[in-house]
Amino acid sequence: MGKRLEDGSEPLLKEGEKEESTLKELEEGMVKSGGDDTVSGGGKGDSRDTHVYRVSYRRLFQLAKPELLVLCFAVVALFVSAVANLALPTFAGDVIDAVTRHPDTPEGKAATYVKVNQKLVQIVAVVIVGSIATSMRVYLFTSASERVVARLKRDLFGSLVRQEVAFFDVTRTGELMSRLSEDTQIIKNAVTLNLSELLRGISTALLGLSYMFVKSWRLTCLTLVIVPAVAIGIRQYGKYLKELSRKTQAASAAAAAVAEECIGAIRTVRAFAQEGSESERYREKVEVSLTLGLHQACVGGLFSGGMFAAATLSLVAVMWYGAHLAVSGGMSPGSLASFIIYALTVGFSVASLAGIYATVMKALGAGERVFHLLDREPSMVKAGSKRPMGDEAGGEVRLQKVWFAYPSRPSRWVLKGVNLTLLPGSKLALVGPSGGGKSTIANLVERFYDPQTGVITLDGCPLPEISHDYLHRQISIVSQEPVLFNTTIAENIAYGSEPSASSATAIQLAATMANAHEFISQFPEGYENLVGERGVRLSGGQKQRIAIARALLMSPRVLLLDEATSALDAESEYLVQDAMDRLMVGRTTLVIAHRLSTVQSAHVVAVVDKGVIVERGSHAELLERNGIYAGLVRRQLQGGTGLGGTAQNANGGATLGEVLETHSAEFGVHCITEEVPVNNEVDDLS
Ligand SMILES: Nc1ncnc2c1ncn2[C@@H]1O[C@H](COP(=O)(O)OP(=O)(O)OP(=O)(O)O)[C@@H](O)[C@H]1O
Repeated sequence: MGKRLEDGSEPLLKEGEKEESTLKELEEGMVKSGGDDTVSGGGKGDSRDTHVYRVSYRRLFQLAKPELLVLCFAVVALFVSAVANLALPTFAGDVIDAVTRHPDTPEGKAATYVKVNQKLVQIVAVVIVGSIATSMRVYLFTSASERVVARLKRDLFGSLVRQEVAFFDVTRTGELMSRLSEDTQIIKNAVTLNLSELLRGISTALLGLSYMFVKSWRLTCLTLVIVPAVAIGIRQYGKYLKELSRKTQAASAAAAAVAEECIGAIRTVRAFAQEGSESERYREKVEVSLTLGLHQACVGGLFSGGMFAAATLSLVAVMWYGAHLAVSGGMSPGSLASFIIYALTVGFSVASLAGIYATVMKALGAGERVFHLLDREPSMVKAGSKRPMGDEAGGEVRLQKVWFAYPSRPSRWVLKGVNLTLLPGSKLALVGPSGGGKSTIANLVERFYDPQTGVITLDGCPLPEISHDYLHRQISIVSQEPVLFNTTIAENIAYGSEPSASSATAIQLAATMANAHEFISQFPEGYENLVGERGVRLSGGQKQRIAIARALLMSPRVLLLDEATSALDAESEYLVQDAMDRLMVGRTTLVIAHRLSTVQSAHVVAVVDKGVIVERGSHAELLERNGIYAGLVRRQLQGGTGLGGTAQNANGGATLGEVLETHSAEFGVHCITEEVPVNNEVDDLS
């Protein structure tokens, strides 16, 4: 049996006897020639992001399925308006025939006036019906398209926020914003408004053609001679546009990403006077989409000109042959006039169909990107439904043989066979050089990522089996730079808590315990004060205390604390530390420690370097063992500060981690690899 800790509790470290050999096995089995930290095939790259995602027309138009009923009414309105519009040339032809072919007598003229008036009344009636139908058509299609885009945006956003954290490590925010705004807009236009135009164009063209056949089948055949050429032109143009649209949208997303990044970091940009170079970077990206846009404009212009020439030339042929027919008596002048109007109408409809086809092609390009995201399944194992902790105190966290590489850098192991156990209600402090893997351990316990091998359990249950909501109510993280939302202080404190647990009194109590009530009360609107984007209107210490109040209200069993390395003033640091101490009472706490006072009060201190726990034990035990940690503390003592002092005080502003890093050669930290016989220490403890 190993020792018990000084406070009488069981030691928190329960490393297996075989830690060293297991580590070696894993190293041998998983690490290839690329050096100690390289992984062969351990990570999950997102290969799906690289290939082109194909989308069919059907998939695009299925977006409008929930609006089917509205669209049916819209289609009826559309046919009514199309018929009304197409009836007009016939009436016009009748009027022309009436005035050109009447007997030249007073009775004949009177009869013609009556006939013309009757026709005009009919025309007005048709116009009224047509106008009402047109209004209905526009309203119904537009409202349906607004609903389609709103639903698409909601679904897309829902899919985005469900993606695993690693996805956001490799995807730029600006690009996602561009998908949400620009691409959805393009799709919206295609699926409903264009559907309206498409149906209108087709129905007008077909009805117009029928009228034309009735008037003269010979002239109609002549008109149709150009159709194959036009169809080929439209098809080629559509293909070109689809490809171009994909490129243009990608370029515009890249520009949006630069803008987002720069505006998000405007203080850094200002501090380094980089406004000019950032503008230049943005200009370059915009230039790419401009070039593509200009290409599109050029080809679009040529296409429109070609279409106009084809339509006009066919009309010239129609006029020539129509005049011949009218002169030879094969056709009345009125019929010829109506025929020409029909031919023009059909021509316009076909031209509009070409435009619609182009927009649909663009939408297919945009759809490829949107549906790719919409259909993307998070690569992490879906959370289960277990709720391991009952009402009784629990909160044991265990990491067993955890090997981990970030998916965005799958070739490099960040954690190499880490074993850690945090008993319920205990405090474990992680210390070590920067980049050693301390935050990574916290990220894994929070289940932002899953380890490639090994298992992390909460009260004996592997994290992936635990209900997502439950897990994140039991485990809270308070980071160095807490992120607040651009809303009121009260809402920020209540973020994530059950509405029933976040009454104004509960929020105030949590804020008081977090030493935040006083400064909040000094704001003009108190708890209703807005904090600004990412909490920009608050100081660092204030933000931390709001985050602590948030965690207090949440009342998790397990706390992950990342102590701030940034120097707060003495008063602020005292307030934050005091609030943190209160927050930790009775909870299992994993703290990434930067202060000596924190490590002193921890049940166990673990020194993490290059992904390995190189030393562990209580502060007192580690001092007694006279190893790396003891060397660090000795160094600090030589610096003239007592054990109660902070690392910052003792080392002229350096944090504990920095001290370790600075003196690591001296303490042998960097020389210590997985092969260090940590088992001896484990034996001592267990
Ligand atoms: N999201 C990420 N994607 C890829 N690599 C990462 C990511 N986050 C951290 N790393 C890498 O993982 C290693 C461990 O980082 P980690 O943040 O855990 O170190 P740390 O010990 O907490 O350092 P510090 O004390 O400076 O915060 C580093 O090499 C870092 O570059």
